[in-house]
Amino acid sequence: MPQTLKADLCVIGAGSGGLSIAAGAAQLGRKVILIEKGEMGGDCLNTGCVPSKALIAAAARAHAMRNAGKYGLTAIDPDIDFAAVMDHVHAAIAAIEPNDSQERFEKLGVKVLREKATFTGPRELEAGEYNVKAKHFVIATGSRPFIPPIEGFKETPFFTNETIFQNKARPVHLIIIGGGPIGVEMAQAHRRLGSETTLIEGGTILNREDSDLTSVVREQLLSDGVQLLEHTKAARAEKTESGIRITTDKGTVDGTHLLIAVGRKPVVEELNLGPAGVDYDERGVKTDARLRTSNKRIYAVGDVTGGRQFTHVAGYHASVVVRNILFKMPSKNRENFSPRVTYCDPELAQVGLTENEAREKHKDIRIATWPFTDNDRAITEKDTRGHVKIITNKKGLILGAGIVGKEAGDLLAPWIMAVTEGLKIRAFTDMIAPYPTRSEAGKRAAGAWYTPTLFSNKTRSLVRLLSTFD
Ligand SMILES: Cc1cc2nc3c(=O)[nH]c(=O)nc-3n(C[C@H](O)[C@H](O)[C@H](O)COP(=O)(O)OP(=O)(O)OC[C@H]3O[C@@H](n4cnc5c(N)ncnc54)[C@H](O)[C@@H]3O)c2cc1C
Ligand SMILES: NC(=O)c1ccc[n+]([C@@H]2O[C@H](COP(=O)([O-])OP(=O)(O)OC[C@H]3O[C@@H](n4cnc5c(N)ncnc54)[C@H](O)[C@@H]3O)[C@@H](O)[C@H]2O)c1
Repeated sequence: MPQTLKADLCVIGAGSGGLSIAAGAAQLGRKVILIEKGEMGGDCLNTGCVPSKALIAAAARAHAMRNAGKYGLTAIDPDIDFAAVMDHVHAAIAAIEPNDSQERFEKLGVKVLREKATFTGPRELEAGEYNVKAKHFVIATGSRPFIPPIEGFKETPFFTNETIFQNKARPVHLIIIGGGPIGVEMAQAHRRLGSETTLIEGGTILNREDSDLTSVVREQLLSDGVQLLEHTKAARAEKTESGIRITTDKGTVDGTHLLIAVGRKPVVEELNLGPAGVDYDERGVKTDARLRTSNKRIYAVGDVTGGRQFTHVAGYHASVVVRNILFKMPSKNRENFSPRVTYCDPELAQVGLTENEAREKHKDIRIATWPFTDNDRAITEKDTRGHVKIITNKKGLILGAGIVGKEAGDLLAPWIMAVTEGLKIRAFTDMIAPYPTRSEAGKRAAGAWYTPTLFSNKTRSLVRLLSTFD
């Protein structure tokens, strides 16, 4: 006989989205049940952001050692103990883990069930031996790698993000299918850690981004020695005596290992959403602007909604849901203001509209850029790759910003604020940026926006007129 548990809020999935909601609601005194069938922390902690960024950190050190010569230091090709690198990756996970742990959530007063949740009705579900009834539910079950129906995949061994961070032996030649953020980050990291790497991409790498930004990344990948096959579609996979063979529309590629990174699919199958009255399709659970599903007592957040698939978006969704359910404030999802960063080197960061998107949506836009070749900090660091690019309407309202360059993700912060708060470019010309920092490039881009008007004939005439008062 199942035991019945009652709660104000039942959250399914203890990843970035679910954890944020559970923590918030419990600290606000609500009775919360959190159900997780796998690891606490979800994709980001265990198989996504954290391990990938830790691997990238090790790869960056190897790259710096090989390229130390330009600073007058002895360049060395480091010995790479791949298993030790993976130990470092798992140490990073272990260091962050307590924050997402069952113990921490129980201390906050959350009842944590390590079970698979399956709806049995519009207001109840089953989780192991429990029958859970709640006033509200939140589906935060995330996404998993999409495996395309390519001939031979079933018989060919391959990694996905769920398995690659368990790999302790350096791949001799890693073939990666998919040139999105996962493919690009992993291709560069593995290459710098000593693997041969071939990246196969059906279109162009990082195709959501403007081409002037991605071309800087492409140049670095090629210089790292990543074999980049763009406009090339993987059509067949097979296991050979020496490893893996991928047949594309342009020929064959032989390697020893394979990583598939061609996008994600929502985790919905096991939820039994039919009896719950929750609509979904292959993109994910359908939600309205307040993140309510077709059953108004059930919300959905994070990757499972099929929107922007980032940890910070899942966290942001959580705040929207907390406002709606707990504060009864009709709060809308504005995830189109959310930034994204690909943590390759150089990083590529974007917020708001790209130039391509802005040209589609607005009649008259203006673009202002500033290159890191003209930034003193970048020059002192001998790393002048990339530029800052600001997209505005004709009145100077900031519609978007893209940065490619060292630490672009961190440099994006003021531009995220600008897009979110609806600031005009003027705000950045008034700002005093510390010297010498890369943030000056943003201010200089803002200054460049005014250059055509500042040095126009009209302004020159005005200055000439004013000089008569000298
Ligand atoms: C390799 C990689 C690198 C990434 N890097 C970044 C990055 O640098 N920055 C960034 O912002 N984003 C990054 N992401 C994306 C980020 O990991 C996701 O957007 C984020 O984890 C989504 O959080 P979520 O809460 O929606 O889902 P998840 O974190 O996937 O959590 C969902 C949880 O629900 C559980 N679950 C599913 N079904 C059930 C069920 N029926 N019952 C109980 N539990 C269930 C799952 O076990 C899982 O733990 C990366 C992703 C990958 C794959
Ligand atoms: N830094 C970050 O924030 C970060 C890092 C990794 C992942 N993520 C998240 O995870 C999501 C998934 O990333 P992803 O890289 O798996 O997917 P993606 O959808 O971003 O990119 C997949 C790529 O695979 C290509 N592709 C598909 N089928 C192909 C085929 N048969 N042959 C060759 N190429 C093919 C597509 O053209 C596409 O460019 C991202 O969209 C992002 O939201 C974020």
